Amino acid sequence: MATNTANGEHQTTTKPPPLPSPLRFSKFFQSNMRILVTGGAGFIGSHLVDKLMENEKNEVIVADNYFTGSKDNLKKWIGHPRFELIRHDVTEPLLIEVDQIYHLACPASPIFYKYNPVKTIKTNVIGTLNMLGLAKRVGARILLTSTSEVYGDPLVHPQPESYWGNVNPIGVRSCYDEGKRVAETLMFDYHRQHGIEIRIARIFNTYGPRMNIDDGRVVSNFIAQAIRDEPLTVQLPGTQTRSFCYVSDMVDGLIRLMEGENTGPINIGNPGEFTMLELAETVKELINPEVEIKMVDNTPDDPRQRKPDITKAKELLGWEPKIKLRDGLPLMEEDFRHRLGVAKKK
Ligand SMILES: NC(=O)c1ccc[n+]([C@@H]2O[C@H](COP(=O)([O-])OP(=O)(O)OC[C@H]3O[C@@H](n4cnc5c(N)ncnc54)[C@H](O)[C@@H]3O)[C@@H](O)[C@H]2O)c1
Ligand SMILES: O=c1ccn([C@@H]2O[C@H](COP(=O)(O)OP(=O)(O)O[C@H]3OC[C@@H](O)[C@H](O)[C@H]3O)[C@@H](O)[C@H]2O)c(=O)[nH]1
Repeated sequence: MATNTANGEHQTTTKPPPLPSPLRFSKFFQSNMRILVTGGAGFIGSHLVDKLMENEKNEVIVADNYFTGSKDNLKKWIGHPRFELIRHDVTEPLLIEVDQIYHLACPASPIFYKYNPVKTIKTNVIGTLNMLGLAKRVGARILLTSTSEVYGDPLVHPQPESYWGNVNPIGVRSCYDEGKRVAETLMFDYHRQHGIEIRIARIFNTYGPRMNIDDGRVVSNFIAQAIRDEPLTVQLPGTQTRSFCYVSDMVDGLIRLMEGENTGPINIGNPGEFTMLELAETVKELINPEVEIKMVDNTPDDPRQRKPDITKAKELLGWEPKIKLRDGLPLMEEDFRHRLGVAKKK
């Protein structure tokens, strides 16, 4: 039975998890682990699929509506006997037999989640309800990719999982911030009420190859701008901080959480904290020393600081990030140059 230490108290449920299909108990049935990845055509999801497919005991099913993801991210698996790709919007129920659910379906870039806020909160609330209903029906373990945004504009720094956050309930980011908070609430309510095996990851800013080049997030923006010889657009005040985790470290953390015995929530991120000006200077130094840095306006409710306390990830998952920002950025530059067809200047 999974245990959790949410907010410092033990909230282990007394309810047993629902039984999976009787076929799973057949001593002759050599089954694969059937894993659903919602949002698997996206940035983190497609890297997660790559890692899961390395294990020949895994069958992976991706459900994605391609709002921000792309089949291109999964092209090497399409047609593989252990892989299936379904065009599906998680705001509609999904009836399939699976053993694990990695629930990543949600636009992550603020530009995209603010584009249709009602759809974003539907995806987070109704989408998570549908996935929890599926988990209950088939007896699957379910992992939610929550976010550091549940801490809002944090007044506690760095952020431990016991911090309840400082979130605007009616702002332009609330569709995402509050949507993810409700998703976490639903996860714990299904855990306590129905014994569902849940895992909650609070993901901090993640970067790497396959990010949408023009999705508006800071690392993808700065790298694309540096490659295109465009000014790096630092949004005011420029002293706000973020902590950046390379995607392969993130995927390793998610799998350890799913395979472990702790419900979370557990922060998964790199505690290396930088201001946006420091990030711009690093991109300039590593990718294009000639590029300008330009200060531009910011958007409402932008958090002023963010840094994960990863004590729980270290102690409960035996996980910590390995790739430093200065080592990860060139890997992302290589991917962007390839996709943009812009070679590095000699
Ligand atoms: N990348 C980060 O820095 C970061 C940080 C914190 C949390 N997260 C979370 O991790 C998950 C993946 O993020 P990402 O960076 O890969 O983003 P992404 O936008 O690349 O991937 C999200 C995927 O979900 C799909 N999707 C969106 N709405 C859907 C819906 N209603 N039905 C089905 N599919 C839908 C998109 O098409 C896309 O493939 C998200 O839940 C996000 O909130 C990401
Ligand atoms: O071009 C840019 C873009 C962004 N920024 C700044 O960079 C910082 C990070 O902004 P991003 O849009 O990359 O990402 P955010 O930190 O707002 O959200 C990110 O982390 C939390 C996750 O849940 C979200 O999915 C992810 O997008 C902000 O302070 C923003 O103002 C710039 O300075 N220039």
